[in-house]
Amino acid sequence: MSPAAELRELTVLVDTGRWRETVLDSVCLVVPAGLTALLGESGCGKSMVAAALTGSLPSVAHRTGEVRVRGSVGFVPQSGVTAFAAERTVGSQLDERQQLYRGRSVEDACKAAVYPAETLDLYPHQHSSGQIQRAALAAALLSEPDLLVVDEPSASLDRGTAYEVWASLRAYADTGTAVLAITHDGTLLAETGYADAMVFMRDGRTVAAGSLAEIQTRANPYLEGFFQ
Ligand SMILES: Nc1ncnc2c1ncn2[C@@H]1O[C@H](COP(=O)(O)OP(=O)(O)OP(=O)(O)O)[C@@H](O)[C@H]1O
Repeated sequence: MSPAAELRELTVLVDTGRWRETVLDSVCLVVPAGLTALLGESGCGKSMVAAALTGSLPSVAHRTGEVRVRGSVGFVPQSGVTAFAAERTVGSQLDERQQLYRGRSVEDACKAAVYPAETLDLYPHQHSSGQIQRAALAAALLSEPDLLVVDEPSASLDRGTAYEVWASLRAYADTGTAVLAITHDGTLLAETGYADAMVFMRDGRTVAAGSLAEIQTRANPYLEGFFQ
């Protein structure tokens, strides 16, 4: 079966008029069914990869190369608050999306995203960053996308909740879908073994890819830094 998503020689040049930089440089990436983790130092282009896969590259970005996506795509942005309109409660927006997609129930999506039902009546800005990130995950899970792209799903969470969210992503991948999760948390991935594949980026390029076991056999200080 063809992969859920694929980038072939994707190059993205950002040109704002005052600033011009190649932020992705001939990136090749395959996202099959299962859980793929995308790691790399800050600013190396991980969110740009997410933007390319979700069709949301900024207007200042000029793209060459191929982006192939098979089926529907769900996206959980790095800042969960941007997944919601500001003036309505999270609960009303989840209800609205549920009626639109008629996929899983709001209750089920919230449970899978480890989002507490007690905060459904709050407006997006009244949530903590960890809460709104999980609400955004619940929103994305409602449509049961074939490809789920999640940007830093556990960055604002305590350790225990981070494990729960990653377990949910693992469970979603186990339903036969593809999950691409951007993260800095190599230690959690090493402890849990949740990722089927790990892809590492540096300076706009992919520099390594493989299973956890394959990555950990490489004597490479850049890669080792993510597991300390
Ligand atoms: N909307 C945008 N317009 C112009 N440049 C952008 C935009 N978003 C990101 N960039 C630039 O693209 C480059 C890659 O940024 P990106 O957000 O993809 O990095 P990242 O690896 O996700 O970093 P982090 O781990 O800190 O989130 C950076 O130089 C950044 O300044």
